[in-house]
Parts: sequence; C-alpha cells; structure tokens
Amino acid sequence: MSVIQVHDKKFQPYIGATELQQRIREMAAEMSRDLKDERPLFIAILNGSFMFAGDLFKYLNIPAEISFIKLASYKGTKSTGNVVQAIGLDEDLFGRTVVIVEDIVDTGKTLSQFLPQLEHQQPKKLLVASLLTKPEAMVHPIKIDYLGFSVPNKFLLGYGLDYDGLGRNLPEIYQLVE
Ligand SMILES: O=P(O)(O)OC[C@H]1O[C@H](OP(=O)(O)OP(=O)(O)O)[C@H](O)[C@@H]1O
Ligand code: HPA
Repeated sequence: MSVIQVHDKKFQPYIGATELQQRIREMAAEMSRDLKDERPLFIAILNGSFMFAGDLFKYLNIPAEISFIKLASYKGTKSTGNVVQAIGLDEDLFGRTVVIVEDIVDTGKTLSQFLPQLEHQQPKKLLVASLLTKPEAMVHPIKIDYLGFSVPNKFLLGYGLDYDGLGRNLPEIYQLVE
C-alpha cells in the first residue's frame, strides 16, 4: 500500500484490509454472543456503511435481519432546525432489538438527529455499531455500543468512505495527507 491521489488530494494508508476484517470479525463475534436470542434488526445507513454492513452481517452467526436506509436531510422550521428523514424504513421497530450500522460517527450530528426518531417507535433496545469514530470531532455525544476503531480527527477515505464520490471501493482505509 502506498500514497494515492483522489481528485486534488493525497491519502496515505491508515488501516489495512486484514486488520479491518480481523476487527470486524471480533465485533461480529461479540454481537453474536450478546444478541443471540434477540433476532436483531440491523439498520445500515447508506451510502458509507454498505461495505462494513455487508462484512459485519456475513460474520454474524445468529438469526438476524438487515435493512438498508438512506437519510435525506432538509431544513425544518425555526423550532425544529434541520430534520432528517429515513427513506426505505418499512419495518415496525416496536419491541425489536435494533442495531444501527454506521461506517463513521464523526461530529455525531447525523445520529443525534436520527436516533430520537427511532426511539419514538419504542424498540426494545436501540444499539449503535460504528466501524470508526473521531472523539475529538464529536459535537453531539453519541453512545456507541459496538466500535471498531477510535481515530484522530483527520479525513478518512476507503472501505465505504468517499471523497467527493470517489474511493468507496478501496478495501482499506486511508488518511488525508495534510
Ligand atoms: O457524525 P456526522 O458528522 O454526522 O458524520 C457521520 C455521517 O457522515 C457520513 O455520511 P455522509 O453524510 O457523508 O453520506 P454518505 O454515507 O452517503 O457518504 C457517514 O456515513 C455518517 O452517516
Ligand atoms: O472522515 C470522513 N471521510 C469521509 N466521509 C466522512 N463523513 C464523515 N466523516 C468522514
């Protein structure tokens, strides 16, 4: 692995494919133990989470369901601020054990807007699994129940994460060279 260029920026290797897969297997094993009797519903937030969700789900060895959704963000009223709307969420969450799957929790804004909407449906448990988080960037604190890696506050690319549309297909994670 070496430095790559995407659009106008250079990125250096940060987490290799083998290390990623190893950690995701560990996360799946922990979740399989914790949730074996729950028939959990995994809800993966597109686009970024598609690779992580696919690998994580593949390594689970318990009965589980998965659904992929997209969040559309629009400006609400003055009192509601920005609002996110889930597209493709057809399941009834009442009484279910739900695991939200994210590639990254960065400032926490996305989940701080979305989790309360899900709580509204009264799931039995609402858990968060994120491959990555940037503690120094967190503005809206989010409790992450299953975390892959805690990373510095630098822009990342690869394994689902894009820079202006490109780089999602890289099997490893790169960090911006500043
Ligand atoms: O904690 P936050 O600061 O809100 O950032 C995290 C969000 O940002 C990314 O999505 P993005 O909006 O870039 O969309 P994408 O997944 O389609 O690339 C990522 O997949 C998370 O959903
Ligand atoms: O570091 C990042 N890289 C790509 N997309 C992102 N979305 C939030 N944080 C990031």
